[in-house]
Amino acid sequence: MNEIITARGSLLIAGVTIDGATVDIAVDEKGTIAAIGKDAKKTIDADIVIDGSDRIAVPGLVNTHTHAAMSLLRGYADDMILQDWLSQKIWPLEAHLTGDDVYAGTRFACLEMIKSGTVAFNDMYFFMDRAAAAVDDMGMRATLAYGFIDLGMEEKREAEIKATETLVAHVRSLDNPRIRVAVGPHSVYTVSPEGLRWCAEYAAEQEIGIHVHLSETEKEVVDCVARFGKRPAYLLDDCGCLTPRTVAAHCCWLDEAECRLLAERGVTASHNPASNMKLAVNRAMPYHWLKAAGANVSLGTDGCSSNNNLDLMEEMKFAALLQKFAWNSPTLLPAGEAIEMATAAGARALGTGPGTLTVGAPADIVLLDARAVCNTPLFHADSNAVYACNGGAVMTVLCQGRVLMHEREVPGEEEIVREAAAAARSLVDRAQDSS
Ligand SMILES: O=c1[nH]cnc2c1ncn2[C@@H]1O[C@H](CO)[C@@H](O)[C@H]1O
Ligand SMILES: [Zn+2]
Repeated sequence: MNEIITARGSLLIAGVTIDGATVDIAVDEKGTIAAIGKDAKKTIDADIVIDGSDRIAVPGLVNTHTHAAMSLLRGYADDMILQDWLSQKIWPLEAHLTGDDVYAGTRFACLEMIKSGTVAFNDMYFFMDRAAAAVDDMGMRATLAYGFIDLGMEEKREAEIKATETLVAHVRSLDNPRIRVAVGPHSVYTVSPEGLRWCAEYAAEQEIGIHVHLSETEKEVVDCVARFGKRPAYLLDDCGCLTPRTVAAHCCWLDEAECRLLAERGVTASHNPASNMKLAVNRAMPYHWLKAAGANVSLGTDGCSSNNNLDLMEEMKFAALLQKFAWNSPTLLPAGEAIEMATAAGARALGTGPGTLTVGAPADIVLLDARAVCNTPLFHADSNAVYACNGGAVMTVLCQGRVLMHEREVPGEEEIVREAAAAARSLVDRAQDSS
């Protein structure tokens, strides 16, 4: 194994390119960026030196909406509409999930995210104590939410409340600054207003985030108006779920007033363009309205069975292209903004730092291959990163100053892949046996 991966201590990335300039980046032993510039090497006596020549440094990417362990369901059910996909394929299979599956699937998802430059993610799923163990093992950052679904049933609500409280207590007991917890009311169509209200109150009391799906399909909006007499964002707001600690995934069918409401409440809207196109939700997030209103807009992949990968580099391209196409505007969401969505906006949403390469920021750093085909010629690094490259251009990944991948080597990769394949096989077998 490359010794840079196993070494611990202060670190220097020597002669790396940032915004076209060649600089050194010094990282102290706490994992904070101590200096950037030509003289940065003088500020520390580095234990580890990474050669930054032929490398472009960018901030670590932040995936603000996923269901990581769904990596086990990659390719299990494709080419369906959302409601059928969930109710006929995904939920019946998820009924057989075990904690061991979620551990294997989340570790596998972390591997894929690291290999494509992601250092932090916002997750909503089940058996999240096991997801926490996987995140800890892999050295990433994550905000973990138990997917709260009560389907309007009081008994189920009590169970979901218990599961949420148990996870919050568990994550607090880990006392790991890289791992945070949030409350995860799944959506307005799977959680009753009583459930949503409990989630909002509990999140406020615990001072933790809220992770929710919002306005993914037109049906969600139409049904919500029919049942509750208001559109989904207003229902969430009435229940107290729209806060500066809230990440709302999708936001495809928001109207202009709802966009303003999200901005006023300080909500982050997570764009998930690949999932939206694959499930044909038939409307792109109105990014221009959210942006005009001043909302924080971040980027996510959604789960691996509606994407079907966790490559946020690739997702930047989907975002930039989908917005242009859907709103008939070639100037909408330029490359620089797509990178902001995938870095600073995500970091703001999850509270993991500024999401920039600046002194005092956590050393969440990605090194891209400047000699890769996709980076040649190198007129505009942002343009290449968004439009030409994908996660394959990521060579080295640091999270809080710790090297999670170097020269594309991640410790334990083969075993992680083998275990995920076995877990996926066994899950599907168990589901078939019972049907
Ligand atoms: O695009 C989506 N829309 C709605 N639900 C989804 C989507 N992707 C995954 N899940 C479902 O959300 C729950 C998370 O706890 C899981 O049941 C997962 O299958
Ligand atoms: Zn989702």
